[in-house]
Amino acid sequence: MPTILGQNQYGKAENRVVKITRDGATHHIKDLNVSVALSGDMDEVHYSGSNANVLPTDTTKNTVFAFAKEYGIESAEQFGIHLARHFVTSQEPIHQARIRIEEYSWERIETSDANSKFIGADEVKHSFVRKGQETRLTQITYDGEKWEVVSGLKDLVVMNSTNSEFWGYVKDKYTTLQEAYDRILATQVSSRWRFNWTDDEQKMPNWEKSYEQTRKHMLQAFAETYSLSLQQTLYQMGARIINNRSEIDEVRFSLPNKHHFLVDLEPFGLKNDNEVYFAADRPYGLIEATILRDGCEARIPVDMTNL
Ligand SMILES: O=c1[nH]c(=O)c2[nH]c(=O)[nH]c2[nH]1
Repeated sequence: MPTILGQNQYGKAENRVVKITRDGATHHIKDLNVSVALSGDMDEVHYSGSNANVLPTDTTKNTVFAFAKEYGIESAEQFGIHLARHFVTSQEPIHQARIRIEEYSWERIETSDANSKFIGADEVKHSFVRKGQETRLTQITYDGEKWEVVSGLKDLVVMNSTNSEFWGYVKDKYTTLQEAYDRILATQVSSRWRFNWTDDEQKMPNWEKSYEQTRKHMLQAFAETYSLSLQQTLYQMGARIINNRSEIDEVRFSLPNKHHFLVDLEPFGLKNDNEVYFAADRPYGLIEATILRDGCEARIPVDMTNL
């Protein structure tokens, strides 16, 4: 045969599952976008069209919804682990499952004082507003023996309105950038972190707490670093996570530098005293790096946008 089949995988992508847990009148929402990718003994379906080893993608979709009911959704990671284990252990031809999940968070809507007296509560227990902030992400990979859990977030937009400088850089004949001693530093954080948990038998991290704490350390490092470059801030954000979260060995960031340029107001006879900026959307500097626990291997792909 002049051709052979290379890497392949299949499954149902972007299953949008919303699970409401009703604790009396108080409701809880988990809102996920779950993508299933399976691989294993799939040569024949490609070569001859025999579907004997193929669990339909439609079944993988149904499994996502059935598991939401049967096991609930404690965390995206826990849910993904359940699914990955199910596909690999219940189907002989399937050797690896990769589950990717995006999670959208919802916040309770606070009620007005007058109404809370009326309903006897501080907040409505079943009304939510979707958080305009980040999307939480996770990817679970299971080959029947070892687990790899990489979680993260995207679209977390942050800004420091001072405590950022950029100067002392290389200047060649094309350099026009003015040195900045007090600039805005803003970025839209995309980050992935790899857990060192690999084995079913060991104790699993508390996924919900781990996410909250990792996000907190990341944001605190952004706020508390007096920045001489976005690269330095990035490193501090990653180092803070590695130093405080023993369950994480590797963190990767992709940080667009959302440039804010001072507007020249001289033509209008006005002085711009670091007050009025043009927020450019493109082009943007793109600063990317991995921060590792000393002695650990880098496994998060350099181009992590699809992860
Ligand atoms: O924080 C920065 N890092 C750079 O590498 C860079 N390059 C640039 O033009 N502005 C900035 N800012």
